[in-house]
Amino acid sequence: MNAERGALRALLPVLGAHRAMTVRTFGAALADQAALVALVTLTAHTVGTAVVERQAPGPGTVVALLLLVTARALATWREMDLSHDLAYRVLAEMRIRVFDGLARSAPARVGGRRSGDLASAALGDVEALEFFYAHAVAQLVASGVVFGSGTVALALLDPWLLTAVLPVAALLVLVPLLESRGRVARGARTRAAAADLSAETVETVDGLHELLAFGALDTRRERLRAHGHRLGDAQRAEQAREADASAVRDLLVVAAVVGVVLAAAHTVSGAWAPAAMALALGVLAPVSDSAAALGQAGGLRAAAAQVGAAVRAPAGAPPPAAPRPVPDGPLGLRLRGVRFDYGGRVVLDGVDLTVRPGETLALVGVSGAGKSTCAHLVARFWDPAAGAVELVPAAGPPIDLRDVAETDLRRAVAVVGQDAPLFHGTLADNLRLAAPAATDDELAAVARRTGVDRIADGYDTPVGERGTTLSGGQRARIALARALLTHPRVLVLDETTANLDTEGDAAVSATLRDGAPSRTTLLIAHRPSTIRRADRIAVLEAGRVVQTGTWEELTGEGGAFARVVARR
Ligand SMILES: Nc1ncnc2c1ncn2[C@@H]1O[C@H](COP(=O)(O)OP(=O)(O)OP(=O)(O)O)[C@@H](O)[C@H]1O
Repeated sequence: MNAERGALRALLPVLGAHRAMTVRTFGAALADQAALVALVTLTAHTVGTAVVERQAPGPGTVVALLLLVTARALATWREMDLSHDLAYRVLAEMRIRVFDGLARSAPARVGGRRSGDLASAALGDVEALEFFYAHAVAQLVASGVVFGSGTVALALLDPWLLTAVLPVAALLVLVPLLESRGRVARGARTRAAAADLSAETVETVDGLHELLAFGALDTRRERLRAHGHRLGDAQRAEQAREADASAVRDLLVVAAVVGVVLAAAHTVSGAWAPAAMALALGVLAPVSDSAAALGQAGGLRAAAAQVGAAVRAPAGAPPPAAPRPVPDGPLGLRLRGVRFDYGGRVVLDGVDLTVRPGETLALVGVSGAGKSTCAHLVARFWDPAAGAVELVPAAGPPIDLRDVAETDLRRAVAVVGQDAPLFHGTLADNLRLAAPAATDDELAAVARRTGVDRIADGYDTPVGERGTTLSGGQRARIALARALLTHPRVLVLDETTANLDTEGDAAVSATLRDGAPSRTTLLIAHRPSTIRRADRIAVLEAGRVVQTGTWEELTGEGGAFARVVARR
């Protein structure tokens, strides 16, 4: 709840980038509200003059009424147009800021949260704030100005009229502030239910094959139904309280108008009495609307807090203040005393590992030993808690990854997983993901080496979202080709060829080695035939490298390596 306090205010600086438009929106809102107050007041005065003084409105009054009607219509249209334009611009920017925050802190953040929950923050929570930017900010300020000027006009007619108007105005503003705690809680409940439903839906769609295969679809449908009900209940609770609050606001305004009528009956003469009543109604109506907006804004705090947290998410791997250049030529890789945890148990506890330039080193260990964690540290998804990951040039001192600019790092190092996701688009689009400038000839050469040329009829073939139309082995080949197109000097293969058959694995390994003999490769694998092809092998156990050597050396030694190989 504390994080939510001030969450809406914290997002206001986004409006700063749109200062001119914010001012224009405020101007239109002010013109809109002022024209309405003037219109109802003049109308009441005109009717009062006709009834009380039996005098038809003069041409000046008729023209003024027509002008006010036109001004009000134009101002309403302009205000709607500007406020929504402003809101959508702010939201578009906010969505990108949320995305930047997620990208900056990913995958550390993504690892801890469900992707549907993140989608909800990026889309749903930002969308919910549309109300705040489009309807609340400019209207609140405009209604304050209109109320101020209206009460001065009422005081000029008769200061006693204020005794009915001011207390009601104060109550209208106070009530939503007093019950804001409940509103914030109800809003948070709705946002949480929406995020849960979003997460469940994304997971269900992702895992449709497994749910079908294990006959778990019905159970899942019931879960989705329960989540849908929970969201419905939360939304109904918010709406019910909103209806109550609206009724209370209407009652207060009516009470103020009755008070004004009673006071005006004694002190205000002729047509000014109905005019005073209309003026009181005119100045209180925007205050009532603002009170409603204030109340609803309370319910948006949870959304604003989520968006704010995403926008301000700290970088998992902050950019270097003074980047060091990476020299040309072969690069080795070194993990020096690396310690790392994901916020709980220590996963890597002083890992020392060197891969010499041009060498292929297989990193092996039991499942959960921390091999992929090493790969992620080399990709600099995160930084180690202690120690360093370094690129080692042929000449000159090693370079800590923390000192390497993001673009230089991505040019030098490529990390390929086992099942890299593919994106909606053609095969060529997916291959060119990291190397958009790669020529058709380069594409064809890499595709030949990795066997991607046998996957589809042409590079313009759509591969479908997440590559669901392809086999695991085909996806692995595409992921590998995608990385090779960037000509990395350090290549990390994290179980990349595990989905290929033994022959395919051997063929890919051979072409990888022949294609770039100076490339340094860190190979994470379980399959003995893959491990055996490496120049050297390092064994990870209990957070440390406990053995290194060639296949022949290690098979003779026994110990951790023998245990890992025996499990295969
Ligand atoms: N994003 C994460 N958040 C929290 N813990 C994680 C995360 N990723 C991995 N871990 C934990 O860190 C440990 C090491 O995981 P890692 O994936 O590095 O092991 P691995 O040796 O690659 O295993 P495998 O051979 O099964 O792929 C495991 O206990 C795992 O549960």
